[in-house]
Amino acid sequence: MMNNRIYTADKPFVMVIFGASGDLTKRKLMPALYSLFKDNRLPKEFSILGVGRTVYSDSQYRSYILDEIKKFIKEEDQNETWIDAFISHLYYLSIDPAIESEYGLLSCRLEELGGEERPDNVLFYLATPPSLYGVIPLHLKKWKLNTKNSRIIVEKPFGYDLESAQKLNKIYSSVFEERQIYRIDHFLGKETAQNLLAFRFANGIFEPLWNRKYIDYVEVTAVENLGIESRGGFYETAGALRDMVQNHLIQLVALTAMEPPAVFNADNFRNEVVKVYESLTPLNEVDLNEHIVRGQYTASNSKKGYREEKGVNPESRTETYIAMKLGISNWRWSGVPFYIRTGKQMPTKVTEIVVHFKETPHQVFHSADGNEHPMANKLILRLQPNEGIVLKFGMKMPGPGFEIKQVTMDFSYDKLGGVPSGDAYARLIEDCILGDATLFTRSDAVEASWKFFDPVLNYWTNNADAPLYGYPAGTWGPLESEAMMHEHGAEWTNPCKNLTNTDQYCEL
Ligand SMILES: NC(=O)C1=CN([C@@H]2O[C@H](COP(=O)(O)OP(=O)(O)OC[C@H]3O[C@@H](n4cnc5c(N)ncnc54)[C@H](OP(=O)(O)O)[C@@H]3O)[C@@H](O)[C@H]2O)C=CC1
Ligand SMILES: O=C1O[C@H](COP(=O)(O)O)[C@@H](O)[C@H](O)[C@H]1O
Repeated sequence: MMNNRIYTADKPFVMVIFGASGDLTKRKLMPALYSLFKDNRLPKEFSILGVGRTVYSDSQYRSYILDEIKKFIKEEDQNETWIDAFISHLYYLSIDPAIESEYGLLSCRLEELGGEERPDNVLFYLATPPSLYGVIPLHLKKWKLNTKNSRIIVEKPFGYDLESAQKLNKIYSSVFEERQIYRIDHFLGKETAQNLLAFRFANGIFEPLWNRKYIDYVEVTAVENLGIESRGGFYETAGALRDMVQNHLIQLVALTAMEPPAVFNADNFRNEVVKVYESLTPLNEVDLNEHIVRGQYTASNSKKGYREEKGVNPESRTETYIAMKLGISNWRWSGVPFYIRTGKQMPTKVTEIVVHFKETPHQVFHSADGNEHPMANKLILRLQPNEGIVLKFGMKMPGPGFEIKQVTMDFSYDKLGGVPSGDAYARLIEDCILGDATLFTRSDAVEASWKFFDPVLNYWTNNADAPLYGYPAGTWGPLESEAMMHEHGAEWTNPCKNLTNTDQYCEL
């Protein structure tokens, strides 16, 4: 990966964060920057300039971040001296980023931070509501802040649908070259997502099995045990499809399904991702009706229902859960279903990919657990928590006869010293500082993904009565998502086995 990096850590560097008073900045960006600083992985000379409408002086902003950062960095990483040293690199400028004329102040502030002249090695991070994503780059251009070595990181969601994503891409390409644009998808920054590539492409033994001949179906799950917390306003305009599926989940499908790139660099890797998106089998009427299940959490025990959350319409039909069956029309994957699901307020937080291998063509043994056949092999790639890889296979039970029991062989990241404490944001910000765009989404990938999912959004818009199933907060989602799998003789790996009261599930 090092050869993909084009900037050195010696050049003075300024990072400008738009939306610096917001949730993402305090919870993710500042802790990530602190962790890079503490590990000596930031350029020697650097400044971080927060920008927002909230009025702070530099010192007020420093004390605000000082208070907040301590809540979000791990205890073992808290070190007063380092934190104080980090905070001394922070500055703040109070402007409204929506107003072009105010960028003159930004230009002056950058000049001040650069010493004699305006610095060129500048990274703009857009941590604002998405409504500003199309506005800020144009204002930067007006004030000639889009210099040759500047870069811009844009948060997700990049667009609201295909048309808006295309418009945004046009705006960005009128201001920056593609090499300067970093569309962030923090799932790709996760160590364990990257490990999926290592697992597949650094080992010879799995590749021959990694195709339609041996794989029966694949599950991709990214569920959470929290609700939408304070993000009601945002979530109402997004829903699970835009918040998780169009970006994170499809990215995991791509990592699982892609061909090995000839060389691991930004162009080759991202070419292979786009090929997967372009091979997704377009959804037809049957898929839209039967292979997509959307749900919304309802109040249960002490947990609020989605419609009771702050900032949410009490009659909202926004989905907080979605399960889908996807197909990939290419030689490797034709006929292999990919089942994906995500949801808020599930029983646990887990992100994992389960690859189900086909059964042996002829069974000569019986399963010890009463099944007619021993169960098929499964490979579980666990991205979080308990990061690791588990292979399930049949072994003979000790004693007489030939009863087969499924056993596991597992690797845990702990054995390699655990997943590094710097999280996905640290990894991605560092890559951007050094000019490596490999783990960021390219314009054609964003558009290819929206192109695939647009029919779902249109279908929901045009069919107001398309089912939206309620599921009690703290459960595994609508039962219909199980039924969808049964068509293939399959079931979700973490099914709601212990559910006794199915009356709680109803159509909304
Ligand atoms: N929070 C998270 O965990 C995640 C967030 N994201 C994305 O990151 C971006 C930022 O998220 P988050 O920090 O939660 O957002 P916030 O709602 O906290 O907004 C960030 C800041 O933007 C400024 N802002 C808000 N509305 C406007 C407006 N109308 N005009 C100008 N400035 C405005 C506010 O600062 P001020 O009032 O000072 O101008 C606010 O503090 C979003 O696009 C979100 O989708 C992505 C993944 C996770
Ligand atoms: O981007 C998002 O991701 C988080 C889940 O990310 P994770 O790294 O904690 O698994 C999700 O909660 C949020 O709604 C979404 O915007």
